[in-house]
Amino acid sequence: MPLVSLRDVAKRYPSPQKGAAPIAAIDGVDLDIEAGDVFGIIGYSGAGKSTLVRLINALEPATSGSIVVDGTEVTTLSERGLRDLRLGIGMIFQQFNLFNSKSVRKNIAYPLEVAGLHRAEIRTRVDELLTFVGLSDKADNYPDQLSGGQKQRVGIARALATSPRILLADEATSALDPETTQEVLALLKQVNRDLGVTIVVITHEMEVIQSLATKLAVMERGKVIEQGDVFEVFSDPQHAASKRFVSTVIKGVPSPAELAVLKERHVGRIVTLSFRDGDASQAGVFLTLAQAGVDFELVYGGINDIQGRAFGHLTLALRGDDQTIDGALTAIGSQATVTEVR
Ligand SMILES: Nc1ncnc2c1ncn2[C@@H]1O[C@H](COP(=O)(O)OP(=O)(O)OP(=O)(O)O)[C@@H](O)[C@H]1O
Repeated sequence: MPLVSLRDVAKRYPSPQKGAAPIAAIDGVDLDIEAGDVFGIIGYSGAGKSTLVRLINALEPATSGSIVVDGTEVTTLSERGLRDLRLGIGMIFQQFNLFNSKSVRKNIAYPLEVAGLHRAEIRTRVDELLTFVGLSDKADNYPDQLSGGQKQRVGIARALATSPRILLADEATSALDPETTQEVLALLKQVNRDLGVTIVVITHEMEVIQSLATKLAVMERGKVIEQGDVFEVFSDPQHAASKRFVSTVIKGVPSPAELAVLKERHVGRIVTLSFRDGDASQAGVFLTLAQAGVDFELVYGGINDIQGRAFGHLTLALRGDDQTIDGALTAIGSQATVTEVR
């Protein structure tokens, strides 16, 4: 059974304009997040990502549909049940949301104090968490004395204090520079791998999905328009918006403008071949072309690695008679996806 399961979930807000139709922030979403996943949710601003997170941790009620978290139907929970549910879900935020008047130790201790643990237990647990996030030497510092990356480490320690099964990260690295982002992502990977915590990452940055997530859902206007394994979606995105996101991180796919330039600059038919690991070898493709007597030139390309699996896109200019080229492309078509620029 998935750890988080949404079925036909909708969330509508009243429109600010009197008499206008309500805003469908979430519109018929089905989503399954398995225990142990690092599940990325990507979409442009206003797509509904933050609303989805607020529904999963029941900070707001859904308008309709079913939301099951860790075996419990969230939409019918009492206040007491909601409090218990939220104890099992940690959250980290873009702006860290730390208490500036409390020390690092006190910030991390806060959820444990709320949960009513004894002082000695709290001390032991906080020490453990400080070691885990690598901030033991900063225990008595205040948030203002920390870098952005250190603040987010405190945020992560605080979110993990009550040993939640799920960690929701809402744009958790968006306020950090690229190097610090990588450090925080590495820590989140450790949280997933070493502590077995399921992580839901909300982001508008494809780099975050690429380096952290194992699954992803792409959102647009309140709907999930595509979801699946990160490798599958990155190597063969189906929807226009997914293609745009993927193109921000994936090497080797020429943009329409670049294709126009290639077509002008090179004689012959311009064809992009897309491979995934196991599908085909480049050598096999080149051999097929050579054996058919098609003259070819590599004009654009790149190989990508997603979690140890490779896929690539090669754009070739092909010269020869059309029938011979068509025959060679049909043969290659069984090993790679062939897209021709007309
Ligand atoms: N409390 C609210 N009242 C009215 N409309 C809301 C409310 N919260 C969100 N919305 C609307 O719902 C839609 C989705 O918003 P949401 O914040 O979930 O998107 P998002 O993908 O998280 O965007 P961002 O990355 O900018 O935060 C938007 O049109 C937004 O204006």
